Amino acid sequence: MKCINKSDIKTAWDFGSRQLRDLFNAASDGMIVINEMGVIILINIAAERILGIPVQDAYGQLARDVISGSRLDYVLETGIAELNQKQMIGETYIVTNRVPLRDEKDQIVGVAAVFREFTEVEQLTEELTSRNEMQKFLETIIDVTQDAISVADQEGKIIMVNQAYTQVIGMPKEEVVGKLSTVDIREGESMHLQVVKTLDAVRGIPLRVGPGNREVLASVSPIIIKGKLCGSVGVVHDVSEIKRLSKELARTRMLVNRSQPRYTFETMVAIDAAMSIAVEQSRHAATTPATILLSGESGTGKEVFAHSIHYASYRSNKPFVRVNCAALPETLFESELFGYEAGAFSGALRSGKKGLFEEANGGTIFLDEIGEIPLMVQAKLLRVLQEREFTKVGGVKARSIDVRVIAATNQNLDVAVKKGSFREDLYYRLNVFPIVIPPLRHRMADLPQLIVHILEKLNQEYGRNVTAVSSEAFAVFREYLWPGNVRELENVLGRALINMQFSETIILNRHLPPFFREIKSAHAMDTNLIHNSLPQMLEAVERKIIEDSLKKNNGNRTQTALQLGIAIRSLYYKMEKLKI
Ligand SMILES: Nc1ncnc2c1ncn2[C@@H]1O[C@H](COP(=O)(O)OP(=O)(O)OP(=O)(O)O)[C@@H](O)[C@H]1O
Repeated sequence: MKCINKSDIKTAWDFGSRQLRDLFNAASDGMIVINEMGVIILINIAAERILGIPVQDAYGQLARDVISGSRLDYVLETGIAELNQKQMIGETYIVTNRVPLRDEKDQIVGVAAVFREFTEVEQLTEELTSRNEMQKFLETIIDVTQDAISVADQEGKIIMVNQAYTQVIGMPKEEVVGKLSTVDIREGESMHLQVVKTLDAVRGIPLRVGPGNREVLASVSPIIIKGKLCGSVGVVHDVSEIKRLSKELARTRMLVNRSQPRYTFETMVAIDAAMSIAVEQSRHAATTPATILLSGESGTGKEVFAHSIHYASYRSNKPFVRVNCAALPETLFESELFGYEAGAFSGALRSGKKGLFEEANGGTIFLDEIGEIPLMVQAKLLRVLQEREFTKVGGVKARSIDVRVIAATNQNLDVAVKKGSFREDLYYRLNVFPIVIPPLRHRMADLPQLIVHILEKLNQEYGRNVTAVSSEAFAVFREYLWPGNVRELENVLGRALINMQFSETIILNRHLPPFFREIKSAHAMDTNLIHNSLPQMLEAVERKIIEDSLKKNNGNRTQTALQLGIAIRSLYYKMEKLKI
């Protein structure tokens, strides 16, 4: 340290009054002034406190010797003020202004620094601002990802969801953020709540969410920072989308690997006498080349029959092509079924396109929901059935084809013929070998075996080990009229699985979906109804269930649809149909 004789140095106090000194010392900001040689000539008490340098020791010392990292000399040299600078002095973080002092001739005669500690509050404010920026940054990233993400705090309250998430659940952000994570769950348990309790991540848990009762698989992990639980982050996958894709994949596989049967008579459940008749007829029909018309309510297993017939026929090594006539847009019907020639219409492929009949050549084509086929296409189909030939769209050349047609319908085609929406000649051509598949309520002897069969399938799908239905729950199954047949049975069992803990293996009453549990009381209705036709009885039951639920929910339709486990659109449709 360079020693300067203190008596040679004039401190600022030598130029000012005692009052001026008191004033400086009363200031809460630290103040230091150096002269043109870099020697400290003023240092107040606040500076002593902030920098931890005793005032008396500092006077007469070179600033750079006393204050490590001081930039006062630099300002002295450059004459450029430094304002609002953050700086570490020893262990202290300060914000400082350094300004050169000039005399009347504009010569630099010293530098003054005024500084204060950069307090925790200020640091926090600064951190918070950058944290907010970081949060915005992360939110933007999360928002553009396709995965549906939700983040909850350590109490299981939702603090962030992205756009994909709101789309899957069908609820706006505002209805979810800030609420407990059970807010969007319709069936199943909140995995956020479970994970913040157990701290164990979970994967692929089936749940139903949002007003549309969407089926999703949820995976949630705890967020642990420095050993402390901060919350949890979850991703949900829309199962309906996964199901659609796997169906699509299965269809593609079927087309590629045509000898792989999905359903056969051997795996089909058919214990009930009503069902055995249909199976016997089908086994027989399989051995003939005849066109087959399967009729039965929706979900009775028409596709199961069509597959089984195909795989029991001599065509089993050839393609099986399913066409859902209700799903094909009217404008594309003809070209999808029969294909088109090159340049048949604008937007057509240059090479032309094979139709589904050609795809099925040598095998079987399954025309599901045949009642939906447009009249214009019906004439062309009739020609295939009669002449075994067809013409592509935009073509003139007749092509011969060898395809067995299995058609299916859940409508009464007699009525459609009378109404004029279905050609009579086509109806007779299709109706060569009619097979009626009984609805589930008429083959209750199949129920136990069907439950076992479906549970095996669901256990595999969901990685569960549910083995049976309790006798109490089974009684509800038996009483129910099953308007949706085997597909509905699958749906009810699937939803029961969602409501079960992993350790539970038996389906109890409380696991059943709410609409289903209440069915018992709905059935205890007017016994006079039994004298009506089946559709009338079904309508009456449906009306009663909807009316009761509406009453219970004070006419709130969204709530009613939720309780009944149907989409709101479907509720409106039913109310209109049933004139409620
Ligand atoms: N006898 C059965 N044995 C085992 N599973 C069956 C049986 N019948 C139907 N199923 C199951 O029920 C569901 C519905 O069957 P399917 O799709 O064949 O019905 P569908 O009558 O063709 O329905 P839709 O008229 O709505 O097209 C399928 O998942 C199928 O696996």
